[in-house]
Amino acid sequence: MNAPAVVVEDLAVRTVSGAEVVSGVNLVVQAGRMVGLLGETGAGKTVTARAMLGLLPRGLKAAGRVRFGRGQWLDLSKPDTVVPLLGRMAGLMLQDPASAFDPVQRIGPQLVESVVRNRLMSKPEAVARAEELCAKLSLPEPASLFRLFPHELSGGMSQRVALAMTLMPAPELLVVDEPTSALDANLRVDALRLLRDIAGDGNTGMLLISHDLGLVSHFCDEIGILYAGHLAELGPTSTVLRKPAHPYTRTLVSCSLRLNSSNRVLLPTVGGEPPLPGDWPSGCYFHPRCPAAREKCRDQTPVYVTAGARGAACHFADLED
Ligand SMILES: Nc1ncnc2c1ncn2[C@@H]1O[C@H](COP(=O)(O)OP(=O)(O)OP(=O)(O)O)[C@@H](O)[C@H]1O
Repeated sequence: MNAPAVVVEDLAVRTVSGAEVVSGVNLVVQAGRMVGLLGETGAGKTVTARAMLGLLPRGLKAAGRVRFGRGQWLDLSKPDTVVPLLGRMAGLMLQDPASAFDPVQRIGPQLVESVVRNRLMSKPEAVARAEELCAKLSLPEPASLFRLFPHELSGGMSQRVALAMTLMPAPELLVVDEPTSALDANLRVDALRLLRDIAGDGNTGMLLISHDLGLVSHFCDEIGILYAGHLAELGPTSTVLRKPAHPYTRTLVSCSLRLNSSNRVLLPTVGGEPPLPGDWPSGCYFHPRCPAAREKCRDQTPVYVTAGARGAACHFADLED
């Protein structure tokens, strides 16, 4: 059996002044599976993903540990030990595909050179891998594609080439941060289908970061819901949607069919504002907005409890299927 693509334990992020931004995140992405990480703006999705990859911006510090594939456990408070694995063990796809390219270099060398320079493949192996990915991602013939400059690619093609570049070294884990928000609705769905197909090959695990409950529900095997830097709930998509264990998830799911003008199912607005780091409420962080809050929720922080493949942080979570 494949090792998990990634295991993250007790991931936490603080600002340098000590304010907690993310805490207690435990996550496993199996090879061949797609896990969606959902949450409102500021919930900590990007910070969580970047902390896993040792890529936090200045001003934030991580704790916890991570393991990619069959590799060693790495201490997230020492990002210098994680970063060298990027590319080979884990890839990151950002919102803007163009940011992946060197604007003055043709596509062919950009696809091939980094893996050769990092001694992951010989040049003929890298060219063969690039050709294989072009075919898999329905890109134009390598002979013509490789001669193009990044500005000559359309939006959809740019996305696919950026994906090919990230997949060149066959990473165990691909983290995709709002992959398609810059694209129109059809291209978004196309890009997610591609990611689904890549994950379906069974070699790569995907962590998809999104606001879009509809897309995540459609494409991901599991959903993790972040609220105020904490995992509110995590479990198999079908179970979480059918029987959400956390009141926050229940609220999201119950109004998830609200469509916006481009027919995207976005994370619906829950009444009130999410709290900010450094200003977390007492007890359960969701209690000021929770329709089911009781006295205990105001005073006591719920422990994240698990049952089988699911877990939730609510005093009254019912994790029975
Ligand atoms: N460099 C930084 N220094 C201090 N705080 C930061 C820094 N970067 C992010 N934060 C804070 O971390 C919190 C989580 O941010 P993050 O970008 O992870 O949210 P998100 O869930 O990805 O939101 P969005 O969906 O809007 O991208 C926010 O409150 C943000 O202000």
